[in-house]
Amino acid sequence: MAAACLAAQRSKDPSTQVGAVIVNETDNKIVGTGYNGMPAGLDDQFPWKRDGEEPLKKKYIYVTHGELNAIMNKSSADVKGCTMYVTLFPCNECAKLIIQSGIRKVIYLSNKYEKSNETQAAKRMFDEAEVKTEQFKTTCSEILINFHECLQ
Ligand SMILES: Nc1ccn([C@H]2C[C@H](O)[C@@H](COP(=O)(O)O)O2)c(=O)n1
Ligand SMILES: [Zn+2]
Repeated sequence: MAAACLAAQRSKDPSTQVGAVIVNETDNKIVGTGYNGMPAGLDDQFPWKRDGEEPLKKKYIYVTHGELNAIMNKSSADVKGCTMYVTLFPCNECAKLIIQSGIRKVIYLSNKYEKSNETQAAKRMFDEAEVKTEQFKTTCSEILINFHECLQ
């Protein structure tokens, strides 16, 4: 989950940064990472605004979700049987992708949009497809990365 949080920090979304990391079934090796961003090469042309009347002037229609990017960036042939660590509970569209890609477990950090239709639909699809969902629990509240200690 720390790696998912680190990936999230690369997002340019000013309000919600979502990071996702996929690990394989056999040895928990990372086989994909992603974060929410505009489609490749379109970074500067599209709005990050979340509010307003006009959908075309808001981010939602354009942004690529962290989960989709993690699946698209996979380094293995497929992600069947894998687990996804993600900083926010997936939406309905990502749930479909997760199910279709064969990921079997989703470990999430936040579920701040729990009441939304998108999250409820996602949960329903995961349950029906027997994709396990579990909130990440830890007693460790932070991981400090000290670049100086890494310098050898
Ligand atoms: N499972 C999710 C849910 C949302 N996102 C992205 C889409 C937006 O960039 C952002 C949500 O923005 P907000 O409505 O909180 O301002 O998070 C995602 O990548 N994965
Ligand atoms: Zn999504």
